[in-house]
Amino acid sequence: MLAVVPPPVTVRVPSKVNLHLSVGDARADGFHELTTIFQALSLSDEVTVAATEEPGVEVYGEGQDSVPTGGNNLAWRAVRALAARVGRPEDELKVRVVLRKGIPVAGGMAGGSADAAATLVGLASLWRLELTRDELAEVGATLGSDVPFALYGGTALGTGRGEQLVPVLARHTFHWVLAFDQRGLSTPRVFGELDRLRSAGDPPRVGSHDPVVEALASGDPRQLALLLGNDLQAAAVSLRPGLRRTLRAGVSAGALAGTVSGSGPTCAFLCVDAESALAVAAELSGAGVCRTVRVAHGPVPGARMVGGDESPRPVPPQAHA
Ligand SMILES: C[C@@](CO)(OP(=O)(O)O)[C@H](O)COP(=O)(O)OP(=O)(O)OC[C@H]1O[C@@H](n2ccc(N)nc2=O)[C@H](O)[C@@H]1O
Ligand SMILES: Nc1ncnc2c1ncn2[C@@H]1O[C@H](COP(=O)(O)OP(=O)(O)O)[C@@H](O)[C@H]1O
Repeated sequence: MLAVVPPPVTVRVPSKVNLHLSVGDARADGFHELTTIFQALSLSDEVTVAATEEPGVEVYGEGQDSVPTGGNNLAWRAVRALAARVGRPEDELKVRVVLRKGIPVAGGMAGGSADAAATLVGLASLWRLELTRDELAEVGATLGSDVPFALYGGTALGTGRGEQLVPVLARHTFHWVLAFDQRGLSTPRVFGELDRLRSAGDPPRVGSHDPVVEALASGDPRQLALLLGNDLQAAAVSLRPGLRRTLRAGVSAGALAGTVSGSGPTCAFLCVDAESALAVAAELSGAGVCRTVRVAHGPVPGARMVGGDESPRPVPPQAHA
């Protein structure tokens, strides 16, 4: 009799930008209370999970050399967390995870969280688990604050440490230009810098998120552009002063407004339409203020399988000896 090995599963998963990010005080567990509005963007990673006799993680693409391939990789942590959730023993984790990265590493666009979310979706299919997206999000929240959002995508209001989500209506598609910096920024370091700036003075804070919700419902990028705001921006700029120049250059190139995404250092520029985004991207890439420029649109759906219409392929028994 032939053993049946399930075919590999490939999942595409979006990046995110924070349209609004209000940071409260540090909690006893070291996390800060957040109110944020996430939007999932078409800039994405692709993650393939496959049954194998040689478990591990492979990384290709954007920033591949700065992504760990061992037990610290968020995708591998997702494998272990899902196995624990469904009671699979650790020594039976015969899974290979291949990451094709388009999302900048340590860029404030939740690339590691995206890979964890994609791995959960891919493995749930590979192992034929009957878990809902809400159940996967519960597992995901133990891995990182941004993982649940990468599972749902769209546009959402996040509270708590960003893991408690409510969908937000966004009419039409918004068009973005993303400026990647030379190097990443560490998220805990940026939160620490904000604490330091706040203890030394009182940096301005973003207001209520209500007007942002209204602008999203109107679908008018000009209205939304006036409201982009991020409490972490001052901290990211304090650690990486060159970002000031990048933000100015995007607006000079014709964007409606720019913001640091999450903890940075990626800068996200909102444009009036797709054509304008291409023109802004072309001008910004010649301005010498960043490493790479990409265009993207949002909102897009969360982690979802691509292809996946193959049926399980039989393999000779010795492959599983
Ligand atoms: C800042 C945000 C905004 O969306 O995005 P990124 O810039 O990382 O993409 C997120 O809150 C990041 O989420 P994520 O990258 O998943 O962070 P986690 O792994 O949960 O936390 C990493 C570290 O960041 C700090 N942290 C994170 C979230 C939070 N609400 N308060 C914090 O103080 C803590 O020091 C924590 O140990
Ligand atoms: N699959 C992964 N992809 C990217 N980074 C990862 C991954 N797994 C672990 N990391 C680590 O997580 C850190 C944060 O990466 P990332 O999620 O891309 O950034 P951010 O938190 O700024 O959105 C990186 O510096 C890297 O060392």
